Amino acid sequence: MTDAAQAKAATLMEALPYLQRYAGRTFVVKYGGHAMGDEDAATAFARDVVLLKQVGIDPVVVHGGGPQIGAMLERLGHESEFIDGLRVTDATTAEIAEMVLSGGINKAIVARIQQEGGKAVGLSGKDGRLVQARKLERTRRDPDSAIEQVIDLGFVGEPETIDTAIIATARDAGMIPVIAPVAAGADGKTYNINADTMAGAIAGALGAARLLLLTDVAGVQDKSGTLIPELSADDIARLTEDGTISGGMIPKLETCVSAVEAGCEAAVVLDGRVQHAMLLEFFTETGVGTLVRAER
Ligand SMILES: Nc1ncnc2c1ncn2[C@@H]1O[C@H](COP(=O)(O)OP(=O)(O)O)[C@@H](O)[C@H]1O
Ligand SMILES: CC(=O)N[C@@H](CCC(=O)OP(=O)(O)O)C(=O)O
Repeated sequence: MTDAAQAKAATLMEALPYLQRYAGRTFVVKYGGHAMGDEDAATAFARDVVLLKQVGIDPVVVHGGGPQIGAMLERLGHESEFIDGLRVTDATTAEIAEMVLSGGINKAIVARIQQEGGKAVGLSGKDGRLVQARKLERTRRDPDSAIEQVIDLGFVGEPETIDTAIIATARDAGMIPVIAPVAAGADGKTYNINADTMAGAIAGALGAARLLLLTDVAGVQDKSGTLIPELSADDIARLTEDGTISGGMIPKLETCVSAVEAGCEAAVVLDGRVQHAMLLEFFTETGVGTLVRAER
C-alpha cells in the first residue's frame, strides 16, 4: 500500500471516535453572508454538510446574506443603516430582505447541496410555523446621561416561539433543512431576524450538540488580533463593554450565550473561508475558532 493510502486510512481512523460521539446528534451551522465567498468555498461548504449527513450527523443550516441584502438595497436605491450589527428595517427593507434571503440565497444553497449529492429542503421561519417572531426591543445606554434609550429598529424581529416539528420531519425524510432568517409575527407582518440570532434560537430549541457560526474571521480576537480559543459569558460581557467585541460580533456572541443557556452544548465562532473548517471543528480534539460552553 502507498504512503498516501496509509495516510488516508489513518485520517479516517482518527475521525472514528468523533463519528461515534456525534452520530445521531444535531449540528446547527450558521452560514454567514461574508463566509459565502467564492464558488470553491461554497462548494466545499455544501460537500461538508453532505458528508456530515452521510455519516449520521444531522446538520441544520441557517444562512445569512447581509452583504447580499446590502447590494440589492443599493441597486434599488434604498439606504440602510446598522445599529449594533442589526439592520434597521422598514417595510420595504423587510420585503427586499425576504426576497434576497428566502428567494435567492436559500435556493442557491439548497441547489448546491443537492449538486453535491445531498437532499435539502429550503425553509424560512414562516414554514410550518418554525419560528414566530416578535419585534426586537433594543435599548442602549446614553454615554453622557447613562439613561437607557429605546432604539426602534423597525421590522427587526427575534424568535418568540419555535416549533421544531418541521425540522424533525425533514430529518426523518433524509433531508437537510436550510433555513432563511425571516419569520412572521403574531401581527402577520414579516420580520427580518439576524441570522446568528435565528441559528442560536434553533440550536437551543433542538438541544444541538454544536452551534457553528461560520464567518470571515478566525474567531474572536483580542485587541492585538490574537485568537481567543474559549470565552465565558462573563468574558463576553466584559469584552463587549470595553469595545474589543463590536459590530456583527456582538449579536454573534449574544447568540452563543443564549444558545448554550437554552440547551445547546456549545457554540463555536469559526472561519468559514477556510475550506472544510466545519470538518476540522468536528473531527479534531482541539477544534478551531472560539468556543463558548454552557457554564457549569
Ligand atoms: N473581537 C472581534 N474579533 C473578531 N471579529 C470582530 C471582533 N469585533 C468585531 N468583529 C467583526 O465582526 C465581523 C463578523 O461579523 P459579521 O460581519 O456580522 O459576519 P457575518 O456576515 O459572517 O455574520 C468580523 O469580520 C469583524 O469585522
Ligand atoms: C436584523 C438583521 O440585521 N438582519 C440581517 C439578516 C441577514 C444576516 O444576518 O446575514 P449575515 O449573517 O450574513 O450578516 C440583515 O438584514 O442583514
